[in-house]
Amino acid sequence: MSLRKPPIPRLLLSNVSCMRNAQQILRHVNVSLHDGGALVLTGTNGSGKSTLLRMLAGFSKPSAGEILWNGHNITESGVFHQYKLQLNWLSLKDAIKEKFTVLDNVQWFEILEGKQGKSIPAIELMGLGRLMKEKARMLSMGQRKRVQLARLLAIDRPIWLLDEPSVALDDEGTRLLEFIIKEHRKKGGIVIVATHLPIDIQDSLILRLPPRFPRRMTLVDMLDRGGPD
Ligand SMILES: Nc1ncnc2c1ncn2[C@@H]1O[C@H](COP(=O)(O)OP(=O)(O)OP(=O)(O)O)[C@@H](O)[C@H]1O
Repeated sequence: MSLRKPPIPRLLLSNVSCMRNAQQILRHVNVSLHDGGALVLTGTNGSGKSTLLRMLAGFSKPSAGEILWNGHNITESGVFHQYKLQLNWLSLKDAIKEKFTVLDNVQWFEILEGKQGKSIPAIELMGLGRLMKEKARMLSMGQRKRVQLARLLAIDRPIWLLDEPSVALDDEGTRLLEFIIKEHRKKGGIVIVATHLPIDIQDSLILRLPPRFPRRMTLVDMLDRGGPD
């Protein structure tokens, strides 16, 4: 009888912990993701969502534990060189050049990838077709977010790391975001999202990071109780 070994997870976080300034930010995080998988990170402000995403992007290293890609530790330089080519990073800093047009802002990234032909359909899908030739400085916050999402599609890398991707998006924009995540996963892509806002990502793992500090009475609590004692 031959027993087939289960496939290695594409991404594995094994007992990942993080210390910053002698403070524990993340403790023993364990997550396993296969192709087509999704992970939603939630938690209060300061609970470590962005910290975890930044470690997944290789911007910083875990203080303990490992992040494995195809079974290899991403902090090893030879591995990281290949791993970083898999990543598509979206953060609140949008890296949009004000003087460039919407099209140039997307196409530039596509050209750097040595790819072509995806920018225009991506911009149109994001509802920015009419603004294609406008300078980015004309854009609203939500439109800028849509440019970032068009970039994700144009660059077309397998692992998406999305920090608060729906901030500034209207309902239609959020539905579009959910749609492109679903389509990306259908192709085997992996999506990891840190968010405070509700987002519909089916069959995703949800990791709620614990608050880092004991909860003190907030202004809202005081108002509920009719004022401070
Ligand atoms: N380089 C650093 N040095 C020291 N502390 C840091 C560093 N980076 C982050 N922190 C601290 O780590 C904690 C987690 O920050 P992080 O940005 O990951 O939280 P978050 O869950 O993304 O929060 P938010 O919901 O507010 O975006 C915070 O208390 C922050 O001050």
